[in-house]
Amino acid sequence: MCTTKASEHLKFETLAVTVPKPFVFHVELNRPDKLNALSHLMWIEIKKCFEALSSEADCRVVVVSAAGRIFTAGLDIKSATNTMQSFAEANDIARKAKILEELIRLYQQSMSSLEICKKPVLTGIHSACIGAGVDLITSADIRYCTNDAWFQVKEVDIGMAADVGTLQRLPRVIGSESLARELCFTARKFSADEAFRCGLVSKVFDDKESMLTGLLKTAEEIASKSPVAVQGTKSNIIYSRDHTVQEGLERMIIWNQFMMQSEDFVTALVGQATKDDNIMFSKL
Ligand SMILES: CC/C=C\C=C\CC(=O)SCCNC(=O)CCNC(=O)[C@H](O)C(C)(C)COP(=O)(O)OP(=O)(O)OC[C@H]1O[C@@H](n2cnc3c(N)ncnc32)[C@H](O)[C@@H]1OP(=O)(O)O
Repeated sequence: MCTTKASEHLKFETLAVTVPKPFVFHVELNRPDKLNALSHLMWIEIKKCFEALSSEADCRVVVVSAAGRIFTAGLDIKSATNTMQSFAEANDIARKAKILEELIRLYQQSMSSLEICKKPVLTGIHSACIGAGVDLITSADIRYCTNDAWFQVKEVDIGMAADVGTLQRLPRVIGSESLARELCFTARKFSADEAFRCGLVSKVFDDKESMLTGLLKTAEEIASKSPVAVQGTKSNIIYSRDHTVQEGLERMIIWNQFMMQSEDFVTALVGQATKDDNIMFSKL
């Protein structure tokens, strides 16, 4: 694979960003010695990374995977203890609450940055995906995993209600309130097979290598399409999830009043009519 390094503004301590294919960016969770547990810096860097990729014209699709033996062990418990130092030092409930409010908001923004990113985000999960890992992947557009993957909405086991996305997104992603609530109340581990059957992941691979190949194949296919069409599709799928059918339809009219005037519409239409597989689209 001919991978190139991403530019300077996409250099991070906890993430490795590369460009394995034209218009395809690969973000790797990169704290393998800490089992990719999310430290305070990692929460911040995830937000910065996806905000940057959202407006990066050379990026049309993002693939997320993880280095090392597991996808992620969730919240870095040691780092969280240090981050909570100022909380421990505040001696008033209002001051303590303000510290927690700002922290939770920042961590929510970090997880939501995958969903807010204009480009489709594809995730590949191998081995364990625990706690905050489920928040992260449910904010993505497409999820694949290896057959040794397992998942756990672990938060109740550490005495808290999940607060950065899982409770809001998991029921919608799997389409079963009953199963989502069971997984969230019990914190039981569930397998790749169950994740596939309930729709949390859409493909299961024998190993990490074949999963990455599969992710890149899908990413390349998406990257070959009109970025106007793909980004418009992502924006409107998410809008429609959170609104009535009629509100979604009304937004589509406004959206396509403008976007069907784009050069991409004519280029794609002519490409389809002439069976030309090599049509190119300008950067967006
Ligand atoms: C505002 C709040 C926002 C978000 C909140 C999110 C909540 C969560 O994410 S809840 C989930 C928290 N995570 C966990 O409870 C996982 C704990 N870890 C494990 O269960 C296991 O380590 C394992 C991931 C299943 C892997 O097991 P194993 O292969 O046996 O390795 P270990 O020997 O247990 O661990 C190796 C090494 O990693 C350290 N480590 C593991 N998990 C974490 C973690 N979450 N945070 C920090 N460090 C972690 C572990 O301590 C070991 O370190 P050594 O220095 O080698 O001892």
